[in-house]
Amino acid sequence: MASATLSAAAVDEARTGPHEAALRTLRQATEHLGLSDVVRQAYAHCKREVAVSFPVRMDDGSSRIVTGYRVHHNTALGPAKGGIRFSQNVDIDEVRALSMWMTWKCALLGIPYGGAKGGLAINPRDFSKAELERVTRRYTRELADVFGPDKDIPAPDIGTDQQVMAWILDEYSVVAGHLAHGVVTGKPLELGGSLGRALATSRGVTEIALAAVREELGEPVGATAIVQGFGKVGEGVAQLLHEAGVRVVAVSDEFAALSNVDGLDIPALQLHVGEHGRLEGFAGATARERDSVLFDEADLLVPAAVEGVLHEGNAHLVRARIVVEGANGPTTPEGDRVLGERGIIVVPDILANAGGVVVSYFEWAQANQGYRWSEQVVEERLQQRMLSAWNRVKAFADNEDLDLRAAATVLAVSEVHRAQQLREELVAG
Ligand SMILES: NC(=O)C1=CN([C@@H]2O[C@H](COP(=O)(O)OP(=O)(O)OC[C@H]3O[C@@H](n4cnc5c(N)ncnc54)[C@H](OP(=O)(O)O)[C@@H]3O)[C@@H](O)[C@H]2O)C=CC1
Ligand SMILES: O=C(O)CCC(=O)C(=O)O
Repeated sequence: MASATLSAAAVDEARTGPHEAALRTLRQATEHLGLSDVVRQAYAHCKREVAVSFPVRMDDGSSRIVTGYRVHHNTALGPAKGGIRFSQNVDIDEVRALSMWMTWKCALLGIPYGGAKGGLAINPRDFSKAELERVTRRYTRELADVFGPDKDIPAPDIGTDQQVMAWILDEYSVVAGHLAHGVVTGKPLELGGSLGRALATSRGVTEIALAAVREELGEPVGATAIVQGFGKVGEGVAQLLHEAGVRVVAVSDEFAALSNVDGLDIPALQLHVGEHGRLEGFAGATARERDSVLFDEADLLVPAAVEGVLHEGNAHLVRARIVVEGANGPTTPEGDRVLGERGIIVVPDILANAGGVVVSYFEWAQANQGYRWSEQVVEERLQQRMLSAWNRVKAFADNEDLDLRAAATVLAVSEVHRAQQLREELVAG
């Protein structure tokens, strides 16, 4: 059996930062479009980067210094949009990459937003609810000039949720002097959130995964899937694939992995996670070493956790036929190359996981209209946007002989560049 041990070179490669990965894809896209080096450089840089550092009072009376960021990559198409992540791994390199991917994602889906991302370098598990509230409110105050319904609209990401969005909404509204519903998305329904937002990213990933299976392998009922990550995105993907008749044969979270070749009982697993907060201890499955399930045989592999999990050191072990990126940046450029050479199709993040920002846009539009859409309307409009983006990217990839990531990025960069040129011409030389 192949070994998952990494060579020294592969370990180095696996550490290729997400920003470097984003820059390489950008270079490929600008070269394909014949854009000048000045233009490439314009999109390689972020428009605005804010770093903040502040003390937070802990429940025991001590203080901790917390560091965070908010980055706007490009705002040619509209206000900066993107999630806020609370994770120990947050650094400026990661946030830059994530903000650039937001620019391309919004452009690809035809949403009038630019790209942003933010985060705090904390492990939210180390903080009580009251401490998290103080951290979030202080971060919001530090960025009160940066955020705004027409300027920069945060949303949930790793380690954040609707409650964090509610605190941002409240703190921002206090500073602004009025209730600003449009300043965040992914907020609770009671505060103007949208029906369908909680499952939107997972629903979009599932639509794209089913479309990819239909295109490449045939009818999805009875197909098999592995889902990495069982958080806001991964759990919903497992649920919706299961509901669509796909056998989810393995799942993992930060601490454990579970598999069952006959298909996991996802509703029972959801009840278990609801009760215990983690996958560990679920009875109806085999407990596995966490990352080993990535290399099980399946039709679909959906990495829906963190960056860089598929890389040069392990991509040769993947036995899935289609990888659908629920997470942002789960595949490094070298991992991508290895998967491509092996004929494994990779559906890129900026297409596959765009359902979240699509429904965030619907939420923002509803807040601005002061009128709530039904869940059915939200879901139909989401499905229509996702499938039309999938068809567009697939046709372009086939016509231009590009892989799906290159095709999606070329389409997105050309969209942004057209707007950028109309607003402010970028001249080479
Ligand atoms: N939320 C959204 O709307 C969107 C999210 N995304 C992207 O999707 C990804 C997941 O985000 P989201 O679901 O919101 O985040 P959550 O914090 O809700 O969930 C993250 C999940 O990943 C698990 N995890 C962390 N590290 C690993 C690991 N090494 N192996 C396996 N599982 C791991 C966590 O496990 P544990 O709970 O045990 O720590 C948790 O189950 C991120 O890349 C995010 O940027 C993209 C578009 C929109
Ligand atoms: O819903 C949003 O606005 C942003 C979601 C996000 O951060 C992402 O798509 O990576």
